[in-house]
Amino acid sequence: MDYFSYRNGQLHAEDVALAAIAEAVGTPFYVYSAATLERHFRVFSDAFAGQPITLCFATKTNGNKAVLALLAGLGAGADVVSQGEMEHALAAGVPAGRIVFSGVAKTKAEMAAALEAGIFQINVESEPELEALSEVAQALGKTAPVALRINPDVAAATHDKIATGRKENKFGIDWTVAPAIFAKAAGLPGIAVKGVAVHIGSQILDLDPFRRAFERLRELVLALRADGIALERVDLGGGLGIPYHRDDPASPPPAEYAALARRIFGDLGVHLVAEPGRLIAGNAGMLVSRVVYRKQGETRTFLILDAGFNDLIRPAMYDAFHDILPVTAAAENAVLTPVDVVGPICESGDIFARQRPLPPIAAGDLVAFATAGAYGASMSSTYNGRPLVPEVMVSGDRFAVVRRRPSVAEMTALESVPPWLAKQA
Ligand SMILES: Cc1ncc(COP(=O)(O)O)c(C=O)c1O
Ligand SMILES: N[C@@H](CCCC[NH3+])C(=O)O
Repeated sequence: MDYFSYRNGQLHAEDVALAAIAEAVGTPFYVYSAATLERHFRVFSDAFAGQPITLCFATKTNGNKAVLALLAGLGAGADVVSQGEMEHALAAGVPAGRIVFSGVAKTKAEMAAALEAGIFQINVESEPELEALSEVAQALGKTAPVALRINPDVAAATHDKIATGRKENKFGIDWTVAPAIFAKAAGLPGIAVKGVAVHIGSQILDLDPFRRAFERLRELVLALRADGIALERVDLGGGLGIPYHRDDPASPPPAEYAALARRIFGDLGVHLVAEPGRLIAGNAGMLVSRVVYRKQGETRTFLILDAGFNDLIRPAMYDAFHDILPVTAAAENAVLTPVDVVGPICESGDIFARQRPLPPIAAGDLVAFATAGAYGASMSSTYNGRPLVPEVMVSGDRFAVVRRRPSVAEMTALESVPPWLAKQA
């Protein structure tokens, strides 16, 4: 469920017309619905009611401070993958005690920062990382609360670039060698082995791969307990998918996902951690853009937008589908014509949709990309000298700019030319 709908022929986020936001902040911009974020988070947390659990929103999905603050206010923690994300989450008000640090390449500096901040858990993904963390913790006189991320060798039906649980992927410790690494971890100074973690990939619409991965984790927990290593936490990772296209299957209901986790881990008496991202934020955001030109090519019609793949890279990177909606509703009897929807970037890959049947849309009109709240703004760049676009939060009939558009002067001021480089012409 989301809170984007047409009213009086105008697309709204909650009670605010997108056209009014465009008027105020210019285009392109991202817009988020606070009510949608809240509802999605509550549905997920309600599904686990009664179960000791830390719900860590994956901040790579949408790291906007207002988004993180809203979720933190509902009790969310954060799954972070860099010192930058960690400091940003702390600045947004996420308590350190609800932060999990994931990622394959944590540097010693990042480990030290995580230990100084006193976060809930560091998810270690390899033996060398474990050794490095032990060294850093000892040097600081601290003990690192650790989960080992296991690679369960489970293939999930998703895009190849975002499947992370197969043995050929760089993530996690192979489940076959995990007992030995746990035994080593248990004996390392500065390391407190708290649990086991997994994350098999993203945009997964079927619960079965989760079941297979969780069952592997359960076997591991039991085997380790038999060896005297008592794990008290299981981190389920993220990965629940959402429908982008009307023909996509619905998201697996969080209640069924929670029931699966309870069925597999319920009798172990463990504290669970979950790291949902897309499920919370995906349908809570749209990217709004203006048509700059409608161009008639020899074989195609192009709708050329003021948003490009630097603003929303998912179509170019994963051939992802995003619904494209006219902000002013089309007439009921409007004829749909196939058009190529493209951006301004100087690459042919800057294309959002090929031969998409759309109602009449002219230069100057606004369009909205649906389901852009996850991996939209967070993956954007300034390629082609394009400043990152504003982000706007709507709640009821209010809206606020929660990330302003930097000026080109600010971008230019970040760079400098050393005097010894500049030549006299
Ligand atoms: C370790 C980890 N946790 C959580 C997530 C969030 O995944 P999703 O947005 O699919 O829920 C990701 C991204 O896939 C991840 O790499
Ligand atoms: N960026 C990907 C998801 C990656 C998940 C990262 N662990 C997407 O847009 O679908």
